[in-house]
Amino acid sequence: MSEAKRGARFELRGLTKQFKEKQVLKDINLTVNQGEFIAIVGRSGCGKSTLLRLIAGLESPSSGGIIWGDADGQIGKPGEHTRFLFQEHRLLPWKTVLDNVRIGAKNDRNRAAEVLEQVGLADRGAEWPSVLSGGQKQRVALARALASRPKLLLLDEPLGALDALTRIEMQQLIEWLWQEEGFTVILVTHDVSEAVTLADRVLLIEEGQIALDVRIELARQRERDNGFTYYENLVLQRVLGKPALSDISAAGRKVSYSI
Ligand SMILES: Nc1ncnc2c1ncn2[C@@H]1O[C@H](COP(=O)(O)OP(=O)(O)OP(=O)(O)O)[C@@H](O)[C@H]1O
Repeated sequence: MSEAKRGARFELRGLTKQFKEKQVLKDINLTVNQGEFIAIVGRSGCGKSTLLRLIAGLESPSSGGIIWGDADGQIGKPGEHTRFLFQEHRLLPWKTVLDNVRIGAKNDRNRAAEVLEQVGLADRGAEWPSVLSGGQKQRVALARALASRPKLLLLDEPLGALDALTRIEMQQLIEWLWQEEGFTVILVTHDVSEAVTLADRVLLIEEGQIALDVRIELARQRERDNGFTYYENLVLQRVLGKPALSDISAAGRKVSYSI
């Protein structure tokens, strides 16, 4: 890790969000520890993105709040140390790859080049985003997000549009960068396998509340073995109300489950 424990620590206290008469999140209480990797799963429309937007300060809670603090005491507004990555890369097409990353690096060319190297695209800086593959564009977006050394990375289905192999490569890259840099991650995903692969804790949101908060006690880098299946089933049983299927692919690997 480049600096000791840089991740954000924060507490959600009685967080509630209502859009007109619709109550989306009800009394959410959660402590997120420094450098923790948390995955949030749940059915479409259960409020996952709303929760991320509240944490990022892009929405205001109807009631309750967030208490920010790390080992050094309180830290500032979430926007100063938080970066978002979405399913769409949101790169500027009229800027080169390096210049896109420079935006995140507060114009520091050396830092932009450094983080571009970390995502394996050191030799592509002079090119336009349009000539890159979908996975490469998402790597650039990740580099831009990490260029300012955020304490908190919010990932809203960032791998949802990628093919299966590119997705696995991106998962490995995110895990490696997280281990190297020590930032805290909140990942929203529909893919329970992805959540169990990457997260220290998997949270399931149902009816506006945290219905499940499971600590994944598996060594990294995780294999899809019996232990992995146990956690996957734990989450899926709660969502589906019955044991998950036990499909085994031709290669003997469990298939990926989405909700
Ligand atoms: N700005 C808004 N105004 C009114 N309703 C909203 C607004 N933002 C979200 N909602 C509603 O809040 C609920 C939760 O939306 P949210 O996008 O957080 O769900 P989600 O779990 O992220 O869904 P998905 O998995 O489909 O992305 C939905 O019913 C949505 O229509």
